[in-house]
Amino acid sequence: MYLHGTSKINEQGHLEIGGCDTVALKEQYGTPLYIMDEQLIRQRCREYMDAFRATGMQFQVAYASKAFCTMAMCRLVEEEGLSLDVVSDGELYTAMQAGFPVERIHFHGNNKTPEELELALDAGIGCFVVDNLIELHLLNAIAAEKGLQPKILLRVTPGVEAHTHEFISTGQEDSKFGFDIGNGSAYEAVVQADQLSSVELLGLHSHIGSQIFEVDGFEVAAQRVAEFARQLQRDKGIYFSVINLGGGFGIRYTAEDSPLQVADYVQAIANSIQKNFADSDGAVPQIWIEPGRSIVGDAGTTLYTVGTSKDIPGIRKYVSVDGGMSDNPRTALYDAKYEAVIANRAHDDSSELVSVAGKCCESGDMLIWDIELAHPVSGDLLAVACTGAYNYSMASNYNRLRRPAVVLVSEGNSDVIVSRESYADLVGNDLVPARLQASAALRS
Ligand SMILES: Cc1ncc(COP(=O)(O)O)c(C=O)c1O
Ligand SMILES: N[C@@H](CCCC[NH3+])C(=O)O
Repeated sequence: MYLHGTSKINEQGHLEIGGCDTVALKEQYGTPLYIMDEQLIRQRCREYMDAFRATGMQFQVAYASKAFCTMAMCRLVEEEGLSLDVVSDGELYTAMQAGFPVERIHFHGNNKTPEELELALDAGIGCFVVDNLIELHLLNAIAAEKGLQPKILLRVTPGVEAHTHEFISTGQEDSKFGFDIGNGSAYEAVVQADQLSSVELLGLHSHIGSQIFEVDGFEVAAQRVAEFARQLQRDKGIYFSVINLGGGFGIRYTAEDSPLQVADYVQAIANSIQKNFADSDGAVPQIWIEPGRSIVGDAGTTLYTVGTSKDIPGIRKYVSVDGGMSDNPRTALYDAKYEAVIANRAHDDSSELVSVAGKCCESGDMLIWDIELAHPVSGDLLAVACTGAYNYSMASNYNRLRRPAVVLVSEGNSDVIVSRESYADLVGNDLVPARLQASAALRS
């Protein structure tokens, strides 16, 4: 397995992350366990910030909190000077509870409710990324009632298909997100937004997809957005001060993935904005981006305990662990690929081909199809790498499994940043109507 960040194999042959032996982490916190490498998260944040500073342009890097949203993560991102992108009242609430400066938060989403708009307005949100006309007019009306004028970007779909899984690509015309440039709806939205008195139109937003390895998709998106901006400048005298090119920068899950360095993505984006806006009358707009996966993805490792196995001769050997699609649904959803290693013992190169299954009552509950592992046996620890993004944040209680704890590790210290759910948590919101309580009492 590729060793990300501070991960290493120590003298006892155990996997160590952030100076913490994973065998000790299991003893202290149990499994399944999400382990987050603080140093690597900070490093990624700094790579983005430093790369943008080097361009000399005005910018904001907003961490897309959907990838991994907890109060401690919001604190880390705040300390590193990034902004934050949220898509729901829950993410906004988490950030506010963590004391994240609300003026550095951008609110996304294709169906923000009136209550969410109010919550964000009352809190003094930095910017709304408006997705559709219903939202635009609703926001304008609520803001007018409150005597406010929130800053907005309009989300446009530039008609770019990024080379990624179709369920995670969003910049093409047939998408539930945003105003399409090609069919004129983006033009109409800008004209309408410009006439509304209770919103302040800053610019445009485009997000073409996720887990993208090339820069050409971003370059084409920048070019189309710039052409569109020029058209509005020419026709209506409307000038945009912000262009947000979204997130989507890919990471290395397995050897098949070949992401660019953060600095290369940033440089390409900055160049294409500079190049495409060079001939506009106004100043070159600020660039905003929203990376999620590339900030936390490779900083996360999930630790499982191996339980049973089932060998079907000539077909496949299933090795089951104590988690599964409930803590990581990405394999089932996107056919995602992962690398893993036996973390609790030294081993040589001798291995066998197995498939790692979860414990949910679902045939599709697989974490890794076909991986060479060092003869896993019951009680072994299995570490799956690169689970920092869209794992904890997409976890569920399917089969009433309790969501795992999350620990943040750094320089030999480990801190729980999300407690393991308890049985009490599982039934905490359950209510039994009085008539059922009576019959239960009768039976007992
Ligand atoms: C609008 C928007 N911004 C940012 C992101 C973050 O993407 P990623 O985690 O791939 O960087 C997403 C998710 O794809 C998104 O939909
Ligand atoms: N959840 C997806 C990415 C979606 C990004 C949000 N638009 C994943 O795990 O890859």
